Amino acid sequence: MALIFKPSNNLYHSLPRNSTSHLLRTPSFYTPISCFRLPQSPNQTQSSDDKFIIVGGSKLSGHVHISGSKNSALAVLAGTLCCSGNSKLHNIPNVSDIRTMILVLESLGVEVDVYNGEVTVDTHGIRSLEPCADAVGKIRAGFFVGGPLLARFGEAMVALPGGCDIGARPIDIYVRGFRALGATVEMRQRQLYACAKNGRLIGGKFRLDFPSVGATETLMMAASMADGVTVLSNVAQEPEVVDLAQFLTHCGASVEGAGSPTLVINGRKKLQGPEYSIIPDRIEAGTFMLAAAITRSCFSMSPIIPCHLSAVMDKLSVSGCQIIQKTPNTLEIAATSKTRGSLQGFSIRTGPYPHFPTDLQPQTTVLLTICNGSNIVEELVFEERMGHVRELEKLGARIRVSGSTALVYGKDQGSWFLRFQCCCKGSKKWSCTCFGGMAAEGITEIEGVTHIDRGYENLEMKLHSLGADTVRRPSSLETQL
Ligand SMILES: CC(=O)N[C@H]1[C@@H](OP(=O)(O)OP(=O)(O)OC[C@H]2O[C@@H](n3ccc(=O)[nH]c3=O)[C@H](O)[C@@H]2O)O[C@H](CO)[C@@H](O)[C@@H]1O
Ligand SMILES: C=C(OP(=O)(O)O)C(=O)O
Repeated sequence: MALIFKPSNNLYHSLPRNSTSHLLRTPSFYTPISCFRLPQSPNQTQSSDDKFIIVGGSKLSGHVHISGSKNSALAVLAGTLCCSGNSKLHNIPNVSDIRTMILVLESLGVEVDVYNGEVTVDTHGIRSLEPCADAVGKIRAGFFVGGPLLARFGEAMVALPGGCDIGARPIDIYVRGFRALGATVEMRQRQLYACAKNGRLIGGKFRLDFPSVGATETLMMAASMADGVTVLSNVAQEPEVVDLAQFLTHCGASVEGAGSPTLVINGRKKLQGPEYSIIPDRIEAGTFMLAAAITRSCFSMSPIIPCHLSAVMDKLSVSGCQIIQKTPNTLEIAATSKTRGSLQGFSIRTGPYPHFPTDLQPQTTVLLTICNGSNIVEELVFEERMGHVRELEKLGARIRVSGSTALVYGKDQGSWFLRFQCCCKGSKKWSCTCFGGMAAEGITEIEGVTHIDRGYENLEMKLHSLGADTVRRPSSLETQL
């Protein structure tokens, strides 16, 4: 029987947090263990100069397949470093962040075999504890490998991570966590060097001052191979954290409390590589739900885990979209103007799970420009995640930003997408300008689609299969024109 979602009373509680963070600064000498040459990207057809050309106004219909979770897959790939023997991973999305993570692993001497969404990782040949700094510097998750390397080999030397440019994104919580497990940590030539006394981390108690996803995952992996019991409190409760805990449990680790604010981890000397399947990507699914609403369309999607999307489904229901659960892992979203009239606006405030996900904030901002009313978007996770607003303004949206808060004027307040030849340089990976283009009249060109390729698998092909008039214009073609 199909289930229809009704909005729930999801009140937001303010989060305790110490915002001031710092990096360690202890310069000293260090001879790199190794930094292997990066292999070529497996996907040679995508280039950073490619453009998306979007003809606005199409209605979407049909069904879209949701890929495996990028953020889970990144953490689990780091987790394979804990394991002896092969880890066989299913449902790994083919996105450029994953390809970069594979380069991080390969730079350590790990063998990675990729075939059709399946990735086999063999760590027996690890010959370096220093992942290639170039690769780590491209993604946030590159830094996660520090936890497993330190726990399994007693030492790690990891460059400062990259990732989306949405705030300072320090690593202070990771550093304090490593120290709580008995490691000495210092900065050497802009790399973090961590070393465990006598080669072994020791279980301890540590409270994160903010429930950082990456720090929770990194410390969980480290504690899984420490001597004794570790209690981590105020941890992140995101589904990706739970997925990593399940992966580690499949490896033989003892992790209790995943999905709650406290983790109790009983360290093991040895973990064995398992066969494991990554959860569906809730951010990709949420993005498509918002795309349905933005384009006033109706289509279904699977596989998804509906409870991972409660925060966004609540808001879409308030707005007037109808969300129907067709099967346990299939949802249909209907937002057609015929059945629903105008969509009602709503306000959002991002926060750690189960609050509204920051990774869906820009796409939601687009939706609010075509809803009724003026509505508030508060970004409470990253201090600089309003960069998309400038791009949306180029498309005709009316949005007033003050610090981490945006006042978004809806359609009845003069916000509307009207431009014909809009060129959105440097659009962020979260694709929101793409959806702005779909709601716009006329043609939108989006440059810098490399950011979209980082986190979305074949976004333009998926949109095209739903009926969107969207094409990728390769940079090679651009130069011929
Ligand atoms: C690869 C991956 O999984 N990326 C996700 C992960 O990023 P990531 O793990 O980097 O995000 P965090 O949860 O760590 O960041 C949340 C906040 O904590 C701060 N912070 C974090 C660590 C630290 O040591 N000190 C500190 O102050 C950050 O600057 C930020 O303001 O969670 C974010 C929040 O859901 C998502 O947007 C990212 O898509
Ligand atoms: C912020 C993101 O990724 P990362 O943490 O890898 O920069 C994201 O995927 O939206």
